[in-house]
Amino acid sequence: MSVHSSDIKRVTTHIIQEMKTRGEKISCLTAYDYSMAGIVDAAGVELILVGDSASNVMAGHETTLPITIDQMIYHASSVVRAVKRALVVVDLPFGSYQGNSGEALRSAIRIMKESGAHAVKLEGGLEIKESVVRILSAGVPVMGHLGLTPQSIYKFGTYSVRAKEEVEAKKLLEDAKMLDEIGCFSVVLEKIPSALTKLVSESIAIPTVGIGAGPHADGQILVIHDVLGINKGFKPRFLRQYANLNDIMNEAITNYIKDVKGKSFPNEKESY
Ligand SMILES: Nc1nc(=O)c2c([nH]1)NC[C@@H]1CN(c3ccc(C(=O)N[C@@H](CCC(=O)O)C(=O)O)cc3)CN21
Ligand SMILES: CC(C)C(=O)C(=O)O
Ligand SMILES: [Mg+2]
Repeated sequence: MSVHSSDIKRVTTHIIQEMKTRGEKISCLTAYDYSMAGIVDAAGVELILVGDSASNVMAGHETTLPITIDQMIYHASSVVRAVKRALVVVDLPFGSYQGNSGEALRSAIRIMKESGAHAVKLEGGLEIKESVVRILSAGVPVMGHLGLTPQSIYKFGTYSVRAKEEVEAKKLLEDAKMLDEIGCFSVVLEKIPSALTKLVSESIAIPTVGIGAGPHADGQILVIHDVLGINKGFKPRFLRQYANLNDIMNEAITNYIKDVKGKSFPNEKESY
């Protein structure tokens, strides 16, 4: 009998890693609230990320920088209450770990203790090695994040493809190897050339999870609101939109307004 991830009651970091060994791709999506997380979990993704993209998607900020650790805990605890099966990973927000490894550990512990999530994600390589080591020492699973790291957008100025040049590609590969060696359970690769994703994925034991990183990553992740077509503005070429909920929601709300104005809602059956 072959083992498939759909047979599993609760996804662990161990199972995520084992999927790479078995060659089963890891499906991941974001969620930021109870209602959406319940839907995403019931559909059967292995991993749900409470991303700091909540800063864009939920709060309307231009970047991920403004979201606070308290706001991340609010989103994460809501997601955790809905999720029965998926592994729940939470982004450490900008400013909650870059100062020093003590600050990083305190932030990770707050997120784990106050949200009930299963793991944290941090952006960066060698620069944050000490912090990652310290969080791992506390028994908290860590997911890395390399390539396009939106928390350092002002260092780069654009959301263009990363690591196209030899020097950056070499650093990214070294960072990925380092994250593997120190004990991260997986690593996100964002917006990098497909060939580099292939090289990195073949060079490390832990699974890579790609977004705009091509087909060779061991798993894929997208922002749920992008996948469902809820926010119309964001359409980078790596995005495949699986529904047009914006139009469906607009039609439903338009019909509701029409019924209220036309006095057909509520009718007798809908009244007491
Ligand atoms: N809704 C949403 N989806 C995401 O995937 C996402 C967020 N928000 N917020 C945080 C980060 C930021 N991410 C981004 C942001 C922009 C591009 C991007 O490709 N932008 C332009 C190209 C910019 C350029 O080339 O200079 C595009 O083509 O849309 C990709 C990932 C991914 N994350
Ligand atoms: C896009 C994913 C990887 C992320 O970090 C986020 O949603 O914040
Ligand atoms: Mg993020």
